[in-house]
Amino acid sequence: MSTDPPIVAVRGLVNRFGSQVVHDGLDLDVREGEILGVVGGSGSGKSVLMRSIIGLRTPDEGRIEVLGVDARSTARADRQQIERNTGVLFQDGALFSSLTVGENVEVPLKEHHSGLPDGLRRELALLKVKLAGLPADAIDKLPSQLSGGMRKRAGLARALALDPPLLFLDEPTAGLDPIGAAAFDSLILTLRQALGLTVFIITHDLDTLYAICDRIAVIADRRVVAAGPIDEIERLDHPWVQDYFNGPRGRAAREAGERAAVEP
Ligand SMILES: Nc1ncnc2c1ncn2[C@@H]1O[C@H](COP(=O)(O)OP(=O)(O)OP(=O)(O)O)[C@@H](O)[C@H]1O
Repeated sequence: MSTDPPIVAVRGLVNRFGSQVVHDGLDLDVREGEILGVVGGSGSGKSVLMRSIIGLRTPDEGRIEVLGVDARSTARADRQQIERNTGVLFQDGALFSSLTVGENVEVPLKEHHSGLPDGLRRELALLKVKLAGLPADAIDKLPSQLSGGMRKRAGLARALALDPPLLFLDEPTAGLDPIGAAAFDSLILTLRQALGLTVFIITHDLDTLYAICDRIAVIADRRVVAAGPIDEIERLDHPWVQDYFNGPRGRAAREAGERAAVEP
């Protein structure tokens, strides 16, 4: 087992909205180099957890460290350190609709590397567009001119703009057809391999969990009730886990995963 310190460590996280308690003493580690799938019922607090880790929400209690930096710190140097080292793909892509794909990818480059000459910045943007599996001519298109799958890839290109070691993906395959979703999953695997990324994925997609995740963290009852490899998680004696993994969709995804594992 790895003894390296986790790349993200969450301890005793508490998040409340008025009288609603979303997290109550939640602990989670994200290990360097892994693809961690985060699952849980609708409204269980997956997105609030991600927002707390990347500093978009200040939790009510608890400690979060991202690459050794206190995620609750408001010091400019700490914020920059976290922003430069994390890429985020939001559920809806969160692209600026009036900017082309290339201009979208250039936004973080302008913000964090303001001294880059225009030509070089555009070249870097093109590199990220291609890395995300888009054709080169997508760089001059507006988000509205792209398909849903291409918009996800454009969001991914922007998330990769600063070469972050840590990538957060919120429901990356939601809304994609099964072929598009499988292609996106294999892109994530390839990028992890090629760039040595650590990936935190919120997903409802059982195929993604079986195909690419090293470990799964289950959020239920306001905490992470279990985190481990999928074969451990699917045996967990918890009602939500049993419904999710051992219902008809879970069985189908498991069988597909087993078939993929034996096929050359
Ligand atoms: N800004 C907010 N103000 C009030 N309540 C909020 C806010 N953000 C989230 N919540 C509540 O916190 C709970 C957890 O929300 P969250 O978006 O993290 O769920 P989720 O697990 O990501 O759900 P889903 O799978 O449906 O996307 C929900 O009940 C939601 O209504």
